[in-house]
This record gives sequence, C-alpha cells and structure tokens, in this order.
Amino acid sequence: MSDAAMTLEGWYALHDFRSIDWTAWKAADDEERAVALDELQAFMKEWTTAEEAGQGSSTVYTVVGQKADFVMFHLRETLEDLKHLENEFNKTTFAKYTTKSYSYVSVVELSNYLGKDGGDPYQNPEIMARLKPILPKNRYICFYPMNKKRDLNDNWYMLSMEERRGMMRSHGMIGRSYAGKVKQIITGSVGLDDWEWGVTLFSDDALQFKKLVYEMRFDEVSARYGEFGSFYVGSLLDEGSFEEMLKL
Ligand code: VOV
Repeated sequence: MSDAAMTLEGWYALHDFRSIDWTAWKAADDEERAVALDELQAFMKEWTTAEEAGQGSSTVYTVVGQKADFVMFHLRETLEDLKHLENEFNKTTFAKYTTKSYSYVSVVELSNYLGKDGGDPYQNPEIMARLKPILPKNRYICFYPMNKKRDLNDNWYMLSMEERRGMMRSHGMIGRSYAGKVKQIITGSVGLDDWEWGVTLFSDDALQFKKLVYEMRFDEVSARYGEFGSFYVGSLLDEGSFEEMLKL
C-alpha cells in the first residue's frame, strides 16, 4: 500500500447554490419584497458577527449562466454550524423566492506534499490562517469539484509518495506563478460529498481562472489524473448589489 498523504483540516465549508424564482418574486407585493430584503440583510449581517468572533467566514457571489443565480460560501467550525446557516437561510422570507440548485460540503485542507516538518502545525499562525481563512473580497469566484483518477493504468492512489510529491511540486510551481492574480482555497471532501476536492478560486480578473486552469491541464497531475465536475463562475455581491440585482 502506498503512504497516504497527511492532511491538515480547518473550517468546514458549504457552497450553497440557489436560483431565484423570478416569477414568484415579481408576483410578490412591495411590502412582502421589502420584508424579504430586510431579512436577507439581517441574515448577511450575522456573517460579519461570526467573522469578527473568529468563528468562520462567509461570502456571496452571483453565478453566471443557468446552473444557479447565486452561491453563498460559508466556512464554520462544525457541520452543525453549516446546517444551522442553511436552515436560517431557508427560514427567511427571501428563501421562499429561491430554489435549491446545488450544494457542496467539504473541509479546508492542506496536505503534507510540500510542507516542512517541525512543530505542531496547528500552532503555526501561517498555517492556521490558511486552514481558517477570512474569505477574500475579490471581484470573481470560480468553483468546481474534482477527483484524482483511480483507473487501472492511471491510479493516483497507487503511486508512491515520491511520485505524487514530484507532481505536486510542479503543480505548486504553476500555482505560485499566479501569486497576486488568483487565490485558491482547496477543500477536501472524501467521505463528505460526491467528489474528492472542491476548488474555489478568487480573482479580480475572471480571465485568470481560464489561464490558470488551462495551464494546469498540461501539467501531469491534472493532465493525467484530474477529473473535473461542473464549473461555477460569478461576481461578488454585497448587500447593495444583492438588492440591486433583485430590484424590479
Ligand atoms: C492559485 C494557485 C494554486 C497554488 C499556489 C496551488 C498550490 C498547491 C500546493 C502547494 C498543494 C499541495 C499542498 C497543499 O496545500 O495541500 C496543492 C494541493 C492541491 N491543489 Fe493546488 N494550487 C493552486 C491552484 C489549484 C487549482 C486551480 C487546482 C485545480 C486543478 C486543475 O487542474 O484545475 C488545484 C487543485 C489542488 C488539489 C486538488 C490539491 C490537493 C491534492 C492532494 O492530492 O492532496 N490547485 N496546491
């Protein structure tokens, strides 16, 4: 048996994709819509409280195309906290005007492929900042789930640690060349959801997603072992732009 990579875990993650029922939203009267917007704002204010208390981080982005209309991305200490957030949203009046499109459950993950030994990583402030990150406010998000292949000839999980480490080094080098342009949060989901990882990218220039993902397609770990799910891309919403999007 090959050595399993050691992983460090941080906050649990929920990507909660919703679509707007425009017919119902347009049929609602002004008062009902005002209540829905107030409750939505109150719900989003709680995110700031959680973030200030160091208990998690949340953000919301539009989703362009017909897979969903927006995605709420939550990071919290426990799965119960995530379920609570999901329920709290479902209880809002605004939720009545939305339908569920997709969701993804995972946990922020770092592996030891390129890590340095020494010390308790959970006491290392740099590592903790990556395991429990405050979500950036970049203009664009890109999310997709992925697997590493387990085919007869191309089975990531049958490779030696050294072989995998070599490929991850090359992966990391491509990633690093996008420093300042793209930030990544890798969340592990083996045993938690349908794919093995969630890839969430943030950038102020959506074209950088295309450039980075394309460049990685030529890199062995992606070219040979990567399997990818659906891509979701969109732009940052705040209370103001959310309200603007819903204005009739
Ligand atoms: C934005 C840039 C960027 C950078 C700097 C970066 C670097 C790194 C490093 C250094 C490491 C290894 C240590 C760790 O941190 O775990 C990883 C790990 C990982 N990555 Fe990555 N990655 C990036 C970006 C990046 C992208 C765009 C993708 C999607 C791949 C593609 O083809 O679409 C990805 C995937 C992953 C995955 C699934 C893992 C876990 C693999 C495992 O088997 O455990 N990643 N990644």
